[in-house]
Amino acid sequence: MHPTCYLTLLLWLTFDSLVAQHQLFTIDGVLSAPYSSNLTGVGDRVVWLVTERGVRNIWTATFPDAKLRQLTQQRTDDGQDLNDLTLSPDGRWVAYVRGTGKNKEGVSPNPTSSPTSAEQAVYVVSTTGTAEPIRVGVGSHPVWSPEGKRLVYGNGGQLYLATISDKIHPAPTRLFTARGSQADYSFSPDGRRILFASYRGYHSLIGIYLLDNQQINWLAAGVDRDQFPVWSPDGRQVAFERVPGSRHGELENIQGGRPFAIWVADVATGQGREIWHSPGDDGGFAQYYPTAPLRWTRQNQLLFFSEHDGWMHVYKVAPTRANTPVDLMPGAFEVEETCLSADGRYLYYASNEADTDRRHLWRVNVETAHREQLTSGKGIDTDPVVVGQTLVYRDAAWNEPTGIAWRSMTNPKTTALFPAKWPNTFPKAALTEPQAITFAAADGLVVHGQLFLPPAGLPPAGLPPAGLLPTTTAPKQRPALLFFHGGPMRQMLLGWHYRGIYYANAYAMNQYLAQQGYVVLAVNYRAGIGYGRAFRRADKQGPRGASEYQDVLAAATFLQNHPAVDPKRLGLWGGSYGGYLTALGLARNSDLFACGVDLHGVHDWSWRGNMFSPGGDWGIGEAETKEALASSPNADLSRWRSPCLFIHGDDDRNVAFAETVDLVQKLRSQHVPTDVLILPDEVHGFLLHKSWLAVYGAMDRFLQYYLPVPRSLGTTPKK
Ligand SMILES: CSCC[C@H](NC=O)C(=O)N[C@@H](CO)C(=O)O
Repeated sequence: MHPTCYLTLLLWLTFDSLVAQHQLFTIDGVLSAPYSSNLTGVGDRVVWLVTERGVRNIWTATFPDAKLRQLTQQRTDDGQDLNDLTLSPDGRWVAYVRGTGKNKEGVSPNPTSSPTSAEQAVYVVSTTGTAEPIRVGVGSHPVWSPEGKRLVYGNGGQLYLATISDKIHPAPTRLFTARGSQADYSFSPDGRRILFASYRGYHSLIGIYLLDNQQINWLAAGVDRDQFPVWSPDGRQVAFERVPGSRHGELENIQGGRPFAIWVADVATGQGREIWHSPGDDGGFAQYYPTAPLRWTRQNQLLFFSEHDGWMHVYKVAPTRANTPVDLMPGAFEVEETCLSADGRYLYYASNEADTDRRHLWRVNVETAHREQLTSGKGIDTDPVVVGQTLVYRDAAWNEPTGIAWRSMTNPKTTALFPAKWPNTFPKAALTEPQAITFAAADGLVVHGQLFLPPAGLPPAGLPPAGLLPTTTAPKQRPALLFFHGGPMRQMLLGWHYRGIYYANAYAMNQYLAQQGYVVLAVNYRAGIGYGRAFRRADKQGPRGASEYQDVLAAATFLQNHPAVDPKRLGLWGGSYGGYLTALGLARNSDLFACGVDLHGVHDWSWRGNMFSPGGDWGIGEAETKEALASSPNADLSRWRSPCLFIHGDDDRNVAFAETVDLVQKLRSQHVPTDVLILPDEVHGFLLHKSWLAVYGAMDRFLQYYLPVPRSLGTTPKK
């Protein structure tokens, strides 16, 4: 062999060993970093939840000293979620919920299949960090009294009251028994009354329970759904949101809209008056998506979320009389989580203004509507909390999962608070920065995506690095994967996702797949958020015509035209709504898509509309059944040829496990190659870290088998 060839071969083998080092980039490693969520604050203190390899613990910090402390000492991946963190007004206690609510059969998730079952219960833990958590009682959504010594929480639709000290004595008591299911509750400023919404089927009422004489007074009772009540600062009035009550046969459509109004009622008389109503059916999402859809500020202004100008914004309106709301942040962008300063003068918020596929923090002066940007750059900054003169927030980047950062309001310098360092197992240096891309669907709609390219230098699959051997053209040789988020009211971003472990892990897996040599495209298809109301409420979406499928096809064309991609080796993957689009692609276009991985997807909208729940959460009625089936993967099974890995927890409360059982049986009967990974007693968003490792491990092996990117020349892992 010519000496040059020997040299080339030597260089290639050296390079291949370097590539092999990338195998140190493991699924376990990319999922090993701590993930911070549930950030909240009071006074000079914040608390948040840290989930690290499934181990969930509560941390706290005080400012301005930024002193950190771990408050709980959980040490195992026990599959029991922690949620609803809330600090007592004096900062001495954190109340939180361990476990997840019961399903229709009255059972809480038990992903470890523990023979002693599982519960959802309220706990408190001292912020001194010196004591064990104290179990308060079965329930959720704890709310503190103004003096910080009492907690109200919900259990089975009724409200309970606990007195909190170093021990729970006397035992919690049911506050009262009322018809319906009580929710949206809060103490009055004087701590002597409980405001709540009573949900009663077609309608809901706003009530006030007087602790002194155990009496319930109802406010402005009508035939509508009154919800999200808030106290005026003096406790003499209540504001709430009113949407029309149900009509016979009316079905919930979480992607639809409904008109809504802002009302104010007088506590003493119970009389109410409308302050404003939306010009159209702009309500629904603006109430259930934000954490605080309605607020009454100390400056005596009502703040509420609405999409009526085409984007999710916060508006202010005076509570005194009918008047026109003022948009606090006019412009073509969306507002997400918010925090109001203690004096009510500033609203802090996360937005994608001027950076569509990221999130940064802003604040707006409620009086003047003057706004200023507080964070910028390549971060994914969300969930602002203001403690004194310090802004604390959740912060991620393209190569860092969500942690906690802070800045002083008098100094723009940002400081990372948690974690102090990333685990050595976390392959930060080997991550690839996703690129923002857009493409047009067949109907002209512009769709955003994030493109993950294998790290520079990683040789194209199975071939020596370009440049070492004379090649006339860079042959298209990489397999590519399209990822679809769930929801669908979601948006994947140019960095680690902030919306729970579910999406943080999805982003991590796309990093892993790129590292393995796949070109990966995360597709922000229509019906998602971030791009305005019209995009989110795109016509004929899902069960009404699957208009999103145009975006699937356009994304495939984008990849097929990419110089690094082998157009005949495209794969699909996604969860839930993303699983639906994965299955739809394989059913309709096995000619385009070589294989797919469907995590707990919906496969028959007509079945979901009839059997999962009335309308299937998408308002699928009798008249929509035919269209719903036609919009489903199950309508095109005769065309399905490509292999698919199906993954589902059999205690899924969001997408019935039956969807996967049915589809796999049907595909098997027509000899389509199917693999399944079933997680007994797991739910929709897998609660155990070990479940995620199993899911992604199975996915990795499946993709390597059907869309091989040889880890080294000539080897293809066995399935
Ligand atoms: C396709 S209908 C149900 C989809 C499901 N929505 C609610 O549970 C879903 O996509 N869930 C998660 C993702 O798992 C979400 O992001 O809401």
